[in-house]
Amino acid sequence: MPSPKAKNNCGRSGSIPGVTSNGRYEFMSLSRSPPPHLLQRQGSDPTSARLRASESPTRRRGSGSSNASSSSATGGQQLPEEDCMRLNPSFVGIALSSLLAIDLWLSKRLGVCACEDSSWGSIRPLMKLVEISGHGIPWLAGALYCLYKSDSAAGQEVMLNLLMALVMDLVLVAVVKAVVRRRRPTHNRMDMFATFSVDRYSFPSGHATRAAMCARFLLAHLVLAAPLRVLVLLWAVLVGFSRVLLGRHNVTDVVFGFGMGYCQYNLVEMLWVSPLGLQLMMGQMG
Ligand SMILES: CC(C)=CCC/C(C)=C/COP(=O)(O)O
Repeated sequence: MPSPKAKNNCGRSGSIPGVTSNGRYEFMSLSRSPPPHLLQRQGSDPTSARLRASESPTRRRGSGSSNASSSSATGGQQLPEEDCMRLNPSFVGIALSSLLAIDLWLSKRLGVCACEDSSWGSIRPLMKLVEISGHGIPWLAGALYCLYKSDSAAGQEVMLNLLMALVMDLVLVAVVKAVVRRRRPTHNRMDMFATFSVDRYSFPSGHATRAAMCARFLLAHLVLAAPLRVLVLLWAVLVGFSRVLLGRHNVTDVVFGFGMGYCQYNLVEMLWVSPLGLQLMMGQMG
């Protein structure tokens, strides 16, 4: 016997059963209006009227009176295969809510440097140093400085592309934050320096996207010695961890941020500006 929730989902997500004039069940799509004979029956049939009255307000608001006939018609019977497959979204929903609940719980437990009197509050200054190492301003300033100081065409090319990658990262993160609008954890103290207004939102972590993208950039173009490559990777991981320990982000913000930063580097490679391309661009502008 399907659970009330399952029946509800089946009804909401597609076809709804009704009883035809010859007494057989028929299915119709929610996107189409029910035939008039069914509308009339829903209004007059005392059983379906009783079921409608016992519906929860949410269900009544969400799916209209047609769901009442869904409950009465399926009652105890096996649902057609097509409708059973539509139960899946509710499981996906439950899985997602569980993941979010675990995320909130874990992030709160890991926010051990969220303030000075937290359990690991003594290492908060160290974590804030790590935070600064992944902040946009030192990275933009560093790339600009190296671009200015570089005397080889190859060096200038790499620095110019790093600069563009950093700007693109800021824009993409701002767009996703503005769309998703997930609030920062309640235990976060908003004492970060130089933030944009979208930085009151936490999904995804801008530090994590930058750390992942810059780490890939450094490994591909600048850092060749094996011990330094390990250090770059450790730094990126530490930046991610520090976001959760400081209470700035939930775990999922950082995990998504790492994934997004990793993919952003692919975009940087695709849009790579070569000296020739730059000359052509300059020529077209001049
Ligand atoms: C002002 C500039 C150039 C960058 C802002 C960098 C910043 C504060 C990002 C927020 O990072 P999280 O999303 O990880 O908290």
